[in-house]
Amino acid sequence: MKGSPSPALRAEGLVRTHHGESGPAHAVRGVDLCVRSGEFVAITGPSGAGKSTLLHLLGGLQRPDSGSIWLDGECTATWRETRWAVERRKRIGIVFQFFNLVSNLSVADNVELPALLAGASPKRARAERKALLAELGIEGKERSMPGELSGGEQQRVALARALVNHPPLLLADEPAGSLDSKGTREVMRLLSRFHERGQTIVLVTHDARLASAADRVISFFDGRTADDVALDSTPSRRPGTSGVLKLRD
Ligand SMILES: Nc1ncnc2c1ncn2[C@@H]1O[C@H](COP(=O)(O)OP(=O)(O)OP(=O)(O)O)[C@@H](O)[C@H]1O
Repeated sequence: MKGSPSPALRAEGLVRTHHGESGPAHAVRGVDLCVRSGEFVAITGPSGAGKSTLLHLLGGLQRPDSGSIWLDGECTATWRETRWAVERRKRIGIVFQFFNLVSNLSVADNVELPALLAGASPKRARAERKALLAELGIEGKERSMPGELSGGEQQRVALARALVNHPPLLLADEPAGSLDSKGTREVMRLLSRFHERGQTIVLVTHDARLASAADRVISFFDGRTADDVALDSTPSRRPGTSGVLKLRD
C-alpha cells in the first residue's frame, strides 16, 4: 500500500451494549472495520442500527465491552480518558449532528479553543481559524455567537473546529442531519473537498446523497456490518454526483 503502511483506522471484534432503563441494547455486536489513509467511508443504516455508537467507539468517546481499535497501527486498548482526549486533539476531528458548539463562546473562540488546548500559540490558533473560516466561506462571522448563525453556518463552524488541528482522521456523525437540502449539499461539497486533499473520513449518515460522496459505503444493520460496497471512482465521477454502486471484488 502506498503511503502509511498501516490503515488509518482498524477495528476488530467491537462489541458494545448499552444498559438503559428499558434493558440492554446490543448496539454494536462484533464489528470489524479497516479504513485506509485518505479513504472516505460512509456508514449507513436504519435508525437504532448502532451507527452512532460505532462512531463513538472509534473516536474513544465510549469504550467497547470487547474488541480493539488501532489508529495508524497503534493499539488503543490501554488508553484511558485523558490519553484519548489528547490523541483526539491531535489525530481525530469529530463533527456531530447538532454541532455541539460552545454556546457562550464566539465563533472565533469555538474554532481556536482546540488549537490552544493542543498547545498552539494564540497567534497560530488565530491564523488557523482565519484560514479555515475563509475556506469554509464564513469569514466575517468570527464575533457572532453560535445561536446567531443558521444551521448550515453552525455546521461549517463545527467542521472548522474539528479540522483546526489538521487531524488525519475526521469522524462525522450525521453532519447534515439537521440541515435542509441546501445545507446538506454544502456539507457534501466540503467533505468532498477535504477528502480530495487526502483527509481520511468516516461518515455516519442516513442520507444517500451524502453517502454518494464516499469511496465506500458500509451498510449497518442491527449492530453489524451488513454490506460493504465500493463506489465507482472513475475519473469522470465528481464528488457530489451520485456514484454508481459497484460490488467490491
Ligand atoms: N446511552 C444509551 N443508553 C441506552 N441505550 C442506548 C444509548 N445510546 C444508544 N442506545 C441504544 O443503542 C441502540 C443503537 O443506538 P445508536 O444511536 O448507536 O443507533 P444509530 O444507528 O446511530 O441510530 P440513529 O440513526 O437514530 O441515530 C439503540 O437501540 C439505542 O436506543
